[in-house]
Amino acid sequence: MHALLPTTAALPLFDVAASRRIETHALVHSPDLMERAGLAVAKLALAIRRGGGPVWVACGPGNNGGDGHVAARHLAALGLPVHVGHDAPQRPALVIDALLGLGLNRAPSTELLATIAAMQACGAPILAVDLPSGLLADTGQPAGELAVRADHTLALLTLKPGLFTGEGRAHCGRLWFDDLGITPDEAPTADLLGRTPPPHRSPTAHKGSHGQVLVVGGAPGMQGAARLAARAALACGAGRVYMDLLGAAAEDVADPGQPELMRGHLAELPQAVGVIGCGAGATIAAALPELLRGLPRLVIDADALNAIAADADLQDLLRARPAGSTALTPHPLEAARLLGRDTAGLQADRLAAARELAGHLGCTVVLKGSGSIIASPGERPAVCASGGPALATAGSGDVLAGWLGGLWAQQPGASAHAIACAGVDAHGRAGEVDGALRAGDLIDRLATQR
Ligand SMILES: NC(=O)C1=CN([C@@H]2O[C@H](COP(=O)(O)OP(=O)(O)OC[C@H]3O[C@@H](n4cnc5c(N)ncnc54)[C@H](OP(=O)(O)O)[C@@H]3O)[C@@H](O)[C@H]2O)[C@@H](O)CC1
Ligand SMILES: Nc1ncnc2c1ncn2[C@@H]1O[C@H](COP(=O)(O)OP(=O)(O)O)[C@@H](O)[C@H]1O
Repeated sequence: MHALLPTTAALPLFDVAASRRIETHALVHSPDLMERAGLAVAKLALAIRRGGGPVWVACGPGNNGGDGHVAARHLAALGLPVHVGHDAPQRPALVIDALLGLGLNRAPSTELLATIAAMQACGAPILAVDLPSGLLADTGQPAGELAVRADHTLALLTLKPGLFTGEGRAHCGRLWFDDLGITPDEAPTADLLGRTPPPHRSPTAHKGSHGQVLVVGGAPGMQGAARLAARAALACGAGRVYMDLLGAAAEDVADPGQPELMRGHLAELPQAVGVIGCGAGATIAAALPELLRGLPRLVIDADALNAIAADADLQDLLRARPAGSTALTPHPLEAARLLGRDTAGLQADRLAAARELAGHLGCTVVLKGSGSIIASPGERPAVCASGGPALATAGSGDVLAGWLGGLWAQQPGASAHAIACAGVDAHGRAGEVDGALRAGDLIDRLATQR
C-alpha cells in the first residue's frame, strides 16, 4: 500500500469490466483477496484515525462491505473500539466507508443516502474502501444525488478512471493504492499520465534547431489570450515564435512586454506549428480553411473550435489532415458544441466523450477540466491526475495551447498524442499551488519546473 499522487510514472487504469476480469482471474490463484483487502484497510485506518473514539465501519451488501467486515475484525483484534452498522456511534475516531464500491449500478437507495449523510455529518475523517460510495468507477460521477466525500480513499486491486476525472478528485481526498499483490493480466483501459522529460537540447543547437510556432488569434480586445499562448511557446523553448494578430495594424508590435515575439503570417511560415484560436473571436473562421490546409502541425483552441463546430466544411478539412498532425484542446462546453451535445451529458462520461470526439474528427482531443482526458484515434486514452483549482483562471488554457505548440516545435517527429500527454501533465504540475495563480505566473512555473 502506498500514497499515490503525485506520480512520476505512468500508471494503468482499469474500468469496471476490466477490473472484474482481473479479479476473477486473480481469485483462481489467490482466493484470499478480500482478506488482503481488509487487512490493508485496517492498516491505513490505524494510521489515520483521529482520537480514541470508536472506528465506525459502515458495510454494504456486497464485497465492498465484505472488505469492511474484514477490516473491522482486524481492528477489533487489536483492541480498538469498533462499531459496525449504519447508525453513527458517539464521537467516532474514523469512518470506514465500505457501503458500495465497484458494484454500484444505480442511484443509492434512500437508506444508503441516509447513511452517507450521517457519515458526512459525524465530523470524523472518512476512509473510503476502493471508491467513495455512490461514485461511479468508470466516470467519476455520482450515480445519485449524493456520493461520499472522503478524506482518504484506498483503491484496491486496480486504479479506476473515475478516481481521477469528473467529480472523482473532489470525492476521493488523499488517494492510496494497494494492488493486493496482483499484476493485471490485460491491457489497461487508459493510462494515468506520468512525467515526461523535457525535449533534448543539443550543445550545438541554434535557434533554427528548435522550430517555429505561429500563434493565430488575438482579435481586438482579446490580444492577451494570444500573447499568453505565444509567451508560453517561447518559455517552452521554441526557437522562434510569431504572432498573426487578427485585425491588428501591420506596424503594431507583437507583444510590447515580450520583445522576443515577432509578427508573422502563414505565407512566410509554412513549416511552423500553428497554435490557432486563442482570443480569436469570430474572425478566425475566414482564416481557418487556409490554416487547416497549410500548416503541418496544429494545436486548435477556443474560438477556432467554436468556428469548426458551426461549419461542416471545416470539419471535413480537419478530417482530411494527416493522422497525428492535429490536437484540439476544448474545455467541456467547446467539446459539447463540437459533438452537438449538452455539457452535462458530455461531462457524465468524459472518457467516452473524448474518445468519441477524437474518432468523429480524426484528431487528438484534450478534453480539459479536472482530470483532463487525452484521446486520439488508435491510441489508448490518457487521464491527467495533475493540476487543481488554481488553474481555474482566465488564460490558463491559452498557456496550455502555447506550451503544446512550443513542445511540438522542438519535437517535429512526435505525434499530437505524445505532445498532448507531455504538455498536459507539465501544465497540471505547474498549476498545483495553494490559492490563486495568474496565467502569466503559470508560464514562469512551467519554465522553471523543467
Ligand atoms: N471479490 C474479492 O475478493 C474482492 C473484492 N473487492 C471489493 O469488492 C468490491 C466489489 O464488490 P461487489 O462486486 O460485491 O460490489 P459492491 O460494490 O459491494 O456492491 C454490490 C452490492 O451493492 C448493491 N448495490 C449496487 N448499487 C446499489 C445502490 N445504488 N443502492 C443500493 N445497493 C446497491 C448490489 O445489489 P444488487 O445490484 O445485486 O441488487 C450488491 O448487493 C470492490 O469495490 C472492492 O471493495 C476488492 O477488495 C478485491 C477483492
Ligand atoms: N479544477 C481544475 N483542476 C485541474 N485543472 C483545471 C481545473 N480547472 C481548470 N483546469 C485547467 O485549466 C485550463 C483552463 O482552460 P480554459 O477553460 O480553456 O481557460 P481559458 O480559456 O481561460 O484559457 C485547462 O487546462 C483545464 O484543464
